[in-house]
Amino acid sequence: MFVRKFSLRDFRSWDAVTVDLAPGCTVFVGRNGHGKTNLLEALGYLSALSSHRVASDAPLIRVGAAQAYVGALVVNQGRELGVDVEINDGRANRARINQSPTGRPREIMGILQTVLFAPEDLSLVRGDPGDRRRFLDELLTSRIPRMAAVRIDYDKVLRQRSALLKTASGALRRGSRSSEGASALATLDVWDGHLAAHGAQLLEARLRLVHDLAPHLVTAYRSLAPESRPASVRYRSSLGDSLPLELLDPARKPERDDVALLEASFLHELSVMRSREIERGVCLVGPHRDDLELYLGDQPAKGFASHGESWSFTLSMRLGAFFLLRADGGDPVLMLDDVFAELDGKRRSALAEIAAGAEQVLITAAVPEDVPDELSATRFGVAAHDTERGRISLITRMDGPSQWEVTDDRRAARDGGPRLEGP
Ligand SMILES: Nc1ncnc2c1ncn2[C@@H]1O[C@H](COP(=O)(O)OP(=O)(O)OP(=O)(O)O)[C@@H](O)[C@H]1O
Repeated sequence: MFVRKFSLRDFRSWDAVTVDLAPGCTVFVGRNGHGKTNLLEALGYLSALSSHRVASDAPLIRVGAAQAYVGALVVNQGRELGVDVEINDGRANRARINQSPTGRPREIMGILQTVLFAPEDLSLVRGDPGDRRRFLDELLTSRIPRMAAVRIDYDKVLRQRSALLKTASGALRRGSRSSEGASALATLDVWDGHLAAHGAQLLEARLRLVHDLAPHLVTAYRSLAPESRPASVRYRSSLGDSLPLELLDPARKPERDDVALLEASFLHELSVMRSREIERGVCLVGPHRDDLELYLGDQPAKGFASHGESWSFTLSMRLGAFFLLRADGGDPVLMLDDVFAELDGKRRSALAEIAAGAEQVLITAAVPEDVPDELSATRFGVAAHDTERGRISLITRMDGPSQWEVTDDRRAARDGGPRLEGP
């Protein structure tokens, strides 16, 4: 898969631009803060409908603009599809495939598959469980787009059940036998059932994912850091003793009736934890409390891994995702944001070798020397300029082949924005 062309309008520091790309390696070079990451973030958004840097859409819209636009022409096994999304502040986003509006934006997920590695990823090793859950769920959705709906349904039920627990807990604390508290308790059973049903589906999908991902991750770590202790991962579930331990073994092949077993375990753990949940007023059981544990040898990577080992581990998680999507028959665009400057010579070469095997790799670097020579690349310069429209990023072709055109689309922007002509 590769992006043949992409267009941005009013996305972060970008006013309006269209860039033609080719398969192989493309490097965006520019000084810190000039807009390189914004380009990769835009493509990542088109792929996952979320940013790797912010939880809400508002910061993605250029200051002073009402909406942002990201579009791309994606070539997958010779077939070209146009996909674009309009990001609106305070209103629903709108997406199109080949210029036809989709019912829901998430219908475009899966058309462009990307794997992005960015400096923020260090939080995968050092950060909270939420960062690792997000990693798993994003990969899950990239692999199986319908999992986005399962996740949304689970979150809805979780919010509803959490509100009930809070009400019941408040009533208990006040010592009142209010009708509100009593009705919250009475409906809890129903919501336990919904939570277990949706949660078991999500949990089964995550366990299957970890089983499939683990070998790729382990291999990627070994090739990046052959002298280090071996990397391994293990899913940690909040279902406690209610869950048969062997289900968490990444080496165990998931089975078809696991969902039913997980749902039964889920319901059992909810009954075990019921009084503690009511006491605390929070939902303590479910995939929203789980974690992906990372190990180097026998030690947890968090707290024990050196800076270099942490970088290698996070990179291996992303590369593992890349290899997994490829093994599934996909061919994601690999995006490496400012990564080479952090790696020693050996790890740079190992990564360059892996990157050279991808159909398309997009790399950002502050200086061209950061990118290994073996990635003979088309290069674009990115620089921000102060204009009457504010500080705007511009792109220029450097030493790449002359057929790849860059267009500054300011005129098109005035006429309604850059548009991909579609196939
Ligand atoms: N919504 C927005 N509107 C306008 N400008 C924005 C917006 N969001 C971010 N920017 C600007 O984008 C710039 C940062 O761009 P980006 O993160 O792509 O930099 P970079 O070239 O990757 O830098 P580094 O090499 O330091 O990672 C900053 O100058 C920031 O002010």
